[in-house]
Amino acid sequence: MPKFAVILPAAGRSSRFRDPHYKKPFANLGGRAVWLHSAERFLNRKDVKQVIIVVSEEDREEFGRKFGANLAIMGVEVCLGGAERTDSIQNALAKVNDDIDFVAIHDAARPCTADKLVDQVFAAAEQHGAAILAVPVAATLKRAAKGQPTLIGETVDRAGLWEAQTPQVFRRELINKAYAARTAALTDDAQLVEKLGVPVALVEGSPMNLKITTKDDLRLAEQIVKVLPKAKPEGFSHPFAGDDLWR
Ligand SMILES: Nc1ccn([C@@H]2O[C@H](COP(=O)(O)OP(=O)(O)OP(=O)(O)O)[C@@H](O)[C@H]2O)c(=O)n1
Ligand SMILES: C[C@](O)(CO)[C@H](O)COP(=O)(O)O
Repeated sequence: MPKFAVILPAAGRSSRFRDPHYKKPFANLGGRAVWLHSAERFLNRKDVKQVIIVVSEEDREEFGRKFGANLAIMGVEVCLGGAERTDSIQNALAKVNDDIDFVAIHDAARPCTADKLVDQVFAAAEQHGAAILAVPVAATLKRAAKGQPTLIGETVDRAGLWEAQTPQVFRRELINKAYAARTAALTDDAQLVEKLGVPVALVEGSPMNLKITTKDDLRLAEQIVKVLPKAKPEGFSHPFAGDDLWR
């Protein structure tokens, strides 16, 4: 069975979440922190041999204080993030064990990923070497006019357009090669592999696999987790430390 490592980037500034007290990976979602839901989608899997969560320097102490015991029980490693998402991923890649075959990178802010989607994107990565979850664009897309952000400049043809999600899954050597060639901060990891000229498979995800960016997304996620089958790891439960996690 191929061995997978999972990297959970949770070191962003959550600026669009607009909460003065805590960042979105640590928000209360149905009684547990968002990042815990995201981690639990992988902790029960027999093919996942390593899980690394990436937190910012400013969050590290509080995170360790609140979750240190549980991280130890779950065997989740903690890595320090960087200024950009790609910096955070690069730091975590350096901690991936040598016997790992594939690396799955999954936003800690995506807590509602169904197990079957993880199965499908993992299988696609095994087949193609690189695969991501994504959803076909269903809406009509408009690009704002230059210098006039609230006026339509053009309608963008949505044919063939997909909205990328995570997990984004790559053969370990491939993602390491892509990051070694990195020259800029990019918003997802597949772009780096695309730049190598390596095809990346698109696996249809779900709008329910949403990324929590704003408070409205958290409200939607609260409804989704009610219907999402639990993937709780054995012998682990972490009562949410109230909504004062980061107060
Ligand atoms: N330097 C960064 C930036 C982002 N992330 C993580 O990457 C995921 C997706 O990023 P995004 O949704 O943009 O999170 P933020 O950067 O925190 O959001 P914002 O742009 O609103 O500040 C999140 O889990 C975030 O914590 C990270 O680990 N390190
Ligand atoms: C990786 C990602 O979730 C795919 O859509 C997205 O690019 C993350 O972007 P963000 O600006 O860091 O949220």
